Amino acid sequence: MTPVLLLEGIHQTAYDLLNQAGLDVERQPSALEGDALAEAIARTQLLGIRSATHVDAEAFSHQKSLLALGCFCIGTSQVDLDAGARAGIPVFNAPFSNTRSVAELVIAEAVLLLRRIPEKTALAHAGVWAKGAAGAYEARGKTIAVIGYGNIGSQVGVLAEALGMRVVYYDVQPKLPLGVARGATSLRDAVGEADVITLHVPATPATTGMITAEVLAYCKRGAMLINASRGKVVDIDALKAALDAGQIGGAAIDVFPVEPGSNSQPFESPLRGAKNVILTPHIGGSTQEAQQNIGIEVAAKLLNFLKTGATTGAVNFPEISPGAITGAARLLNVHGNAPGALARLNTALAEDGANICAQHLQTRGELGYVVTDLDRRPSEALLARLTGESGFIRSRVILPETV
Ligand SMILES: NC(=O)C1=CN([C@@H]2O[C@H](COP(=O)(O)OP(=O)(O)OC[C@H]3O[C@@H](n4cnc5c(N)ncnc54)[C@H](O)[C@@H]3O)[C@@H](O)[C@H]2O)C=CC1
Ligand SMILES: O=C(O)C(=O)COP(=O)(O)O
Repeated sequence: MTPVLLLEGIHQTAYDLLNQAGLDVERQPSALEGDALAEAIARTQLLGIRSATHVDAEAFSHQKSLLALGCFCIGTSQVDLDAGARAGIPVFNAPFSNTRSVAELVIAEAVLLLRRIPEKTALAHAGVWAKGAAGAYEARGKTIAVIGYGNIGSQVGVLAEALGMRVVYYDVQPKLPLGVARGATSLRDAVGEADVITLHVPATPATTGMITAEVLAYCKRGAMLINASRGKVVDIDALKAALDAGQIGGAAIDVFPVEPGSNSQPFESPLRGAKNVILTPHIGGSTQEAQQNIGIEVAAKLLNFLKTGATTGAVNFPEISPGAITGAARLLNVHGNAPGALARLNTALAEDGANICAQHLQTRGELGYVVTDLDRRPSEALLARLTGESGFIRSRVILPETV
């Protein structure tokens, strides 16, 4: 039975789908790192993670028969995607399943910050009655700057407009503005006119440390900052200083430069105890709806890859959707994308006596992926050749009777 390991409390829906497909599924509530991750990678064929398990090149180097990696979330910056591809391992995610959950949380936080609710609720819990309108504003008529106008950012824009907010966005790609949202030409212009700034960029070298002391200084005095993207996008010490100085009026932070790998580990942040600051434990996408859907979506992608070799939706791999097997066996082959690779594969197949019923090739960067349906099962010698010979990375056979 194919061994599957699901980490970080991946939803029951994923377990059910994989288990019903006859796979041997093990679950763990927390993230793994170091030796524990290396050992897990060495013994599984399908690995499921969320945002807290960092699968870098070193972690991939321990794999022995890992077929695919499922990120049961949107972001994939916790995985060295190139290292995965070099090892012939496709990585899948769920690009829209928790979009709405993040957008709703952000809108709620914008309203709470503008009304200074984090501060008021802390005082009320401490027995202090702080009734008053000082520093409390409606969202209607205020400007929200959306930094990163992708799936989440544009949803936030739509919801913000429904509240009567003005939406300005900044993105490095040209984007279709929804409603009456306006594109800004620079980060500085976007944040400079906003009452609320919300970050929805991926973790990349360009977004690491994007919100510096200098950027915070451009903001309107008293603006609110929301970060539900990735922790390293904001210089957290600079944010603390800007909050202390009143330059930033409040913040809602869901993601942190260093996050605990499980609920049993302590949480440290310079922002703990800061006034008018909402701190949440990376729960932007943590709703029942999102987690159920993510469980189904990513598990289905893993199963489809296992049973047919389909790499549809893979984030690091050539995409092929080959459909049902048409011959006696399907051969999946991953190779270095170089002239003559397909010819060498087909020569090896012919020398093995196999006739090709159907063949699909796709390349992406340095990687080539070929799915070939054959009129006979390839020999062990052929498989050894297609794995060991220079230029070939890995091969796998799927038989129709095992699907
Ligand atoms: N807090 C949470 O639980 C969650 C956090 N996330 C984070 O949110 C991020 C965004 O998610 P989506 O909207 O689905 O991604 P997306 O890929 O649809 O949108 C990201 C946008 O950022 C833009 N962008 C990239 N680099 C930029 C830069 N340097 N400056 C300005 N714009 C830039 C892209 O062009 C794109 O339009 C994810 O990468 C993930 O890190 C996602 C889901 C849940
Ligand atoms: O989907 C994402 O990118 C997230 O950040 C959510 O991560 P999580 O699944 O809650 O660890």
